[in-house]
Amino acid sequence: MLPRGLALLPRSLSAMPAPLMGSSAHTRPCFAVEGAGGSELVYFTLSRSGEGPARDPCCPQPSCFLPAPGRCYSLCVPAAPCSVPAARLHRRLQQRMSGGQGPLGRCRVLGLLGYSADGAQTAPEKGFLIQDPQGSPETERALEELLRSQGEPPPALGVYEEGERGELWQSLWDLRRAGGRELLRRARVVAAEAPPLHPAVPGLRHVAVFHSLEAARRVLEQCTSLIPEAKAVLDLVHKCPKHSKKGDFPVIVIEGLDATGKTTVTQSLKASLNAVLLRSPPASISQWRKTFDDEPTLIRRAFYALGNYIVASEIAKASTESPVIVDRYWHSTAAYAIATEISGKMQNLPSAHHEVYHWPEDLLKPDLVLLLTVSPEERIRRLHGRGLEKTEEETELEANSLFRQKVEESYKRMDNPGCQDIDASPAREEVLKTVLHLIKKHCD
Ligand SMILES: Nc1ncnc2c1ncn2[C@@H]1O[C@H](COP(=O)(O)OP(=O)(O)O)[C@@H](O)[C@H]1O
Ligand SMILES: Nc1ccn([C@H]2C[C@H](O)[C@@H](COP(=O)(O)OP(=O)(O)O)O2)c(=O)n1
Repeated sequence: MLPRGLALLPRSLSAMPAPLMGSSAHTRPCFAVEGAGGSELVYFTLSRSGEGPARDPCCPQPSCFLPAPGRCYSLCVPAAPCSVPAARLHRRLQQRMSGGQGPLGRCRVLGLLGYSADGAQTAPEKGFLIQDPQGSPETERALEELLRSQGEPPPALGVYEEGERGELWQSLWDLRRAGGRELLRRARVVAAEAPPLHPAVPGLRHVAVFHSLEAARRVLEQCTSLIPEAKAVLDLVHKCPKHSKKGDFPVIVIEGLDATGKTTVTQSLKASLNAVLLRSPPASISQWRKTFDDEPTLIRRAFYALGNYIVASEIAKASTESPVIVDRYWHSTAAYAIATEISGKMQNLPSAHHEVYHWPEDLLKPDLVLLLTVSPEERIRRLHGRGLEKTEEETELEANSLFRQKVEESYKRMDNPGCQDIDASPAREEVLKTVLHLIKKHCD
């Protein structure tokens, strides 16, 4: 029997019959599989005519989709831009599939992005490619059950099958009928060229890197009935004066990955400069951090973005009376968001000067931003030496040096104000001396 797989495809993309029927590759819905071949993404599109070479030399070969003798499943969540329900559905499915329970627990779950190749400035629809190495029919049943349990209408279900000549076909099934399924279409799966930009780049400003208070606020406003803490954050934002302005004293931000020495440096600076020390997220919302860290990235990033605006009002006030040191600010929010959304290799990051690296026009600008960097080995030594429990993301950073490199590179590409790189590997006193020297040079 031929190996076969399932795909749940984005309803909005799958509801684009005209482009699918046409021959222009530019208007077809396209998909990117994350993590299938190391740091490379695998791109494919759909052809209803069935045209294409019998065996495609690049993709998608059965080895990528269908682990012989196993089966492969995939699913995408239909999404309106910035849709909180879609983001939460994606997160729920992710948690259920990676929960390690039942037949789905045996599967390898990869990321799947559905996007339109016409260069539309929208975020991709997110999904998963699920490879079941044992090819057990229970996996298919468990997936169907999982989808049907997520409320109406369940996402469409596609089925990949290998054709007689070794080519791949995808059948799209509607699961809306209780207990049954209805075939919506069948299309050939063919290789697609890598788009000029990673599929997540065009939508970054809408779903991850918010460039205005309003954009972040719109996201949390959708959450108030689901997450009570969202209302509390919005209330605090509401109390902040609009367009906080900096006072006459210098405002210096210290950025860097965890354990690069930010706390050590900022506390020393506070003492040396007789400064006020602030941090983002600020104390007033940090008790809700865990709640938002457990939410999908859309909501999580909106929380941190609003935290920056709350800190801005604290900076405005404090900088009328003394120098202000800030431990993390907007650059952290943006750099982590970019590195999380942009899968694959370093070259997938938006290039330097891309608008995503620009400072938000409505956010109080610091005078100087210093980026502490240490070698990965030294950073791990410090993490372990500190003996603190690591956050989920930090554990990922340790496991995934590529991700860490992307965070650091994103920091370095930030514009106006840019981050000034500081080697924070030397002894504490040495690092402090360098930092004080730079501050003096900049502020004199
Ligand atoms: N220059 C340094 N040399 C050696 N250890 C350092 C240095 N700076 C900080 N550390 C230690 O590294 C760990 C992480 O530093 P910390 O300031 O907490 O980093 P962050 O705030 O960036 O997470 C702490 O145990 C700290 O004492
Ligand atoms: N201003 C900020 C501060 C942190 N974040 C996010 C980015 C990462 O997901 C985490 C990093 O915070 P973490 O707790 O690991 O860092 P520190 O302990 O403060 O060094 O928080 C943010 O988005 N914006």
